[in-house]
Amino acid sequence: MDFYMRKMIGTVADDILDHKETFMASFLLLLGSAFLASPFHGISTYTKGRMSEEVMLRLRLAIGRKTTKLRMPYLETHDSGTIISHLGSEMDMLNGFTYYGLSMITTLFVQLIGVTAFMLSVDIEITIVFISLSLVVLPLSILMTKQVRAHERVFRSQLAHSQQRAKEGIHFIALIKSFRLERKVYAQYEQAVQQSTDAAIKNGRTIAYVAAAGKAIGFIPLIAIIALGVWRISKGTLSQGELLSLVAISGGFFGWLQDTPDIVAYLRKAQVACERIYGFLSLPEEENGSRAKPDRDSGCVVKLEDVHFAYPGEKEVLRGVSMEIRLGESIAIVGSSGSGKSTLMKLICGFVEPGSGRVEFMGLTTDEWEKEAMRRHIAFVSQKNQLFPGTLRDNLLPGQVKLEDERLADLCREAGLEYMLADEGLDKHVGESEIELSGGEKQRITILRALLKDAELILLDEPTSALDAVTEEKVQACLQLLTKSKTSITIAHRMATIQNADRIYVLQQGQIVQCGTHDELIQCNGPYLEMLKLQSFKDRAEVMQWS
Ligand SMILES: Nc1ncnc2c1ncn2[C@@H]1O[C@H](COP(=O)(O)OP(=O)(O)OP(=O)(O)O)[C@@H](O)[C@H]1O
Repeated sequence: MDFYMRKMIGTVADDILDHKETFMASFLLLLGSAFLASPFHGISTYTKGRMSEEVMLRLRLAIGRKTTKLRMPYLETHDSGTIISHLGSEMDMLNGFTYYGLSMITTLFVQLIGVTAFMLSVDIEITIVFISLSLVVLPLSILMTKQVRAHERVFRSQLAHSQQRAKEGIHFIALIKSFRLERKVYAQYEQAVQQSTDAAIKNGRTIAYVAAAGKAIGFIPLIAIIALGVWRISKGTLSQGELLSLVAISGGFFGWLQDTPDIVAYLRKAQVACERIYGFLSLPEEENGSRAKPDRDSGCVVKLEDVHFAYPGEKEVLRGVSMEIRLGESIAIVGSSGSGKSTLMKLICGFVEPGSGRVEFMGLTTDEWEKEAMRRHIAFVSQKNQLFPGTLRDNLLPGQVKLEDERLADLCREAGLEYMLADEGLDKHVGESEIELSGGEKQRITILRALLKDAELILLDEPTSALDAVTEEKVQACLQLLTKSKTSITIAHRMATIQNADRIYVLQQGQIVQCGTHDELIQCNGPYLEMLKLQSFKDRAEVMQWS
């Protein structure tokens, strides 16, 4: 419709110049085509917006889903700034691309076909010259934008880096203030932001050169049409109206041609955003088996056979670990710092897979399990004591477990959390601003949450490390009561908390060096006794210091 309208401009001009009677009809056709073209612009704008939002929605969901499926070692060792950047600035860039970029590409082909067809209907020779020159100019413009992609890559990674710096600044603010590092941290942030800005400016400069050059070379086909057209008019083989039509028809495409470098530069930037998002979406996911039900006949809750494990690029953390934990047993793991205790827990939860050997949970190896189904049977209290944003109730019952408020409040009291119920009760917000709660309070909430999950296996990674002696005793009693009928594995530094365990494993430099009950282990002159002596010496020293 648009090209037809442009062609009619020349026809009307010729009708006026030649005093033709068809002038009125041509003029009405011109107006009619202009009028009819307008709804298509509306439809086009709506379709572009709709398509762009749909694509964005799918990408956002894919990124969100991916984040929940990534392997734990990746999440532990990669900065969240990169993920935030995927969800933020890179998505914004892609939003622009899906709105403008994709329509630009489709428009190019539609326009090229339209221009060719309508120009051919006016004059074959000039059309061939125009299209041939355009096809030379187009790849030239695209070539000029090559550098943009490299600069954009630098800019994107610098931006992710600066976002990570900002996040760290907020997260570790108390630490930063206590060490008076505000200036240093700000200087690092400033440097990261400056570097990303420099990269963006450098890229902007390249795009500006390219745009200016594009404007200049984009004029070539138009100048050629006009020159050739005027010459043909002088020869009497082309009318003025026909030249006007040709210039008008090519006008739509000509504007596009001039802007091509700008547009291609923009597409190259979007390409970098796509590459980064695609790279993230292609990251390996947590391995998942197909089995969703335990093999109840196995009798063992956890079984490890000659397990070796190393984090990517690191030396071995676990070396030939074997253990069998039966239903209802209460197991303790002790060992020096860095000996691999938490890593052992991660293996049992299926957060990491062994390099060699077998890790079995309820009769199936962790890679046979469908991980979500497997973790339904495990409650894990990690060292970090993380709370979800939300109320005390949300934090205690985050999953499918339902419990009446009264019973929940009773359990809170048993766990020494009664004062938390004072004003708002279970509606008290505990997770949004975790600094409001002490480490001990968070620890008690996370322990109670794990116990309420009603899982067969309870994993406790130093569950009472943040508690004072009195509260520890209370929580310990509560823990023993609540884990009585369950299988539990506890990592503890304080020997007092594990003396009643059915079996204690002593881990040293990734190997199990001793195994037995407390009474058995203190009979041998081994590392367990050493640790016990050291601790009682430390405890005594502490008491002396206080007295
Ligand atoms: N995600 C990781 N990537 C690389 N190395 C890791 C990772 N997590 C732990 N490690 C390393 O593995 C070793 C064992 O760590 P682990 O946390 O299992 O020890 P631990 O016995 O629980 O120590 P602690 O008692 O101090 O908590 C340590 O040297 C640690 O630095």
